[in-house]
Amino acid sequence: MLNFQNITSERLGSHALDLEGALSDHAARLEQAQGALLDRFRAGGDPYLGWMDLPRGEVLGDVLALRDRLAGHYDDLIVLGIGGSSLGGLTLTTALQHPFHNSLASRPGMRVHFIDNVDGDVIEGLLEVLDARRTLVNVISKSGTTTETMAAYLSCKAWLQAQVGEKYKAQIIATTDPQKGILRPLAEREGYATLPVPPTVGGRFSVLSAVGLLPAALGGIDVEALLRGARRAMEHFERSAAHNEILQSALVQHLYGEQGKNITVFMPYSTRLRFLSDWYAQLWAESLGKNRQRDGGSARVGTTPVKAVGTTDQHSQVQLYREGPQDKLVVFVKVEQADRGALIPNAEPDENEMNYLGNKPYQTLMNAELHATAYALLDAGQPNYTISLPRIDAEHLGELLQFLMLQTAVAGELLNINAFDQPGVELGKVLTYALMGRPGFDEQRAQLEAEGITL
Ligand SMILES: O=P(O)(O)OC[C@H]1O[C@H](O)[C@H](O)[C@@H](O)[C@@H]1O
Repeated sequence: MLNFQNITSERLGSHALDLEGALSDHAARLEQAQGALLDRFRAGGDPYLGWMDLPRGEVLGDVLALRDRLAGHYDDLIVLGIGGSSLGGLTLTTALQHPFHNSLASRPGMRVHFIDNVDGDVIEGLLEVLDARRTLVNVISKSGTTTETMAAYLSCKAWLQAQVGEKYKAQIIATTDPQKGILRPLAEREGYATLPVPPTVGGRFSVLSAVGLLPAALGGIDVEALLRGARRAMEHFERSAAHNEILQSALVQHLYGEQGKNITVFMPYSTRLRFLSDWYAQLWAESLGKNRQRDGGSARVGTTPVKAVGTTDQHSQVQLYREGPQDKLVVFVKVEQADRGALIPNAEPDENEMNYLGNKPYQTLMNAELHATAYALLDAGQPNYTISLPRIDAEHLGELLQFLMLQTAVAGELLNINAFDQPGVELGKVLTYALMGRPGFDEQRAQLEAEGITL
């Protein structure tokens, strides 16, 4: 079970947020936000809330059937995707697979590689070292049109065709919209196995759809446990505000945002959760960074997420947080128990200044540094709160992911915006098409050239 701890202190002075007081002042608003989301979800057919139904695992049977058919026949999986089509799977496999296993024998699943950029050196470098006969490719795109993903698809398809001939069709799986986009008809024409990205599930909310579940399942992760944990977060979300840490943490984020804490630092104290920060940055930025049009006026809203990892980024970012502008809220993620219980060895006699570390669990040091940093930031007037999870396993990670998606949705309600669209990303795509000479974008290309912007 996750728990949320809002550490506050008189050292925050006027910034201090008394959670009890805030909850009593804002309970009605919070429960209105909760009710609005639950009512829309329960009514069914909402164009944006399909992600709240994912913990039920409607696609699980198809994912497991594909895994069972393919497992053992392949050693490597290349996932082609970007944004929400990549970050969820990357978070799951980094957190839940063995961090360094290379030998197949000691690993239940495939090695999973992510191509999430048009970096030709990386794409060709990966293809150079993999055995095409033993490699699967999962091309993932909700829209089925994303330039970066489709370019990488063309490279992987050509590579497979050159190495395995017509068998390439059995080694490519497409995860995409059931009807729309280029990828769906292409996959059907080629005879690829396909899985759906439900139209009512946005990319940044799709980690518990086939988008994240298939790479995780092929990587040997217990996807049923992932969904079990996500269901626990959904049950948690039904509680009243006084017992609902999803609502409470959304309120803390909202109120500090209103105080002018315009930066949200997301800092899990775990190397295995480092890509959770990347996933959260997209979830938070794309959901809440909006130009709100209300009552004839407009307002640009949303706090800026900063990706961080503890303890590592104590040594890169904390100087700014301690002495720089007091415009930050830091969200820590604490892992109570490590998987292995690794101990720091005792120091040698001539290393006695390190005796204080001897024979202590690494996790004790990790969490001592989290608490030390949390209080050092409070001392600097930077508020923070901590989400704790008992350990990093599929069930608790599934719960945390759904917790953060629900928290973001509530934050969107409190900001009175649509947290589920991303109109702001379209212009960049159109201008890319123009610069790359895609037919139908000549006017935009001329506009760019008039501005002196050419390739
Ligand atoms: O899954 P796709 O349709 O390929 O989209 C991949 C990503 O790119 C889009 O531009 C959006 O900003 C993201 O929300 C999305 O996750």
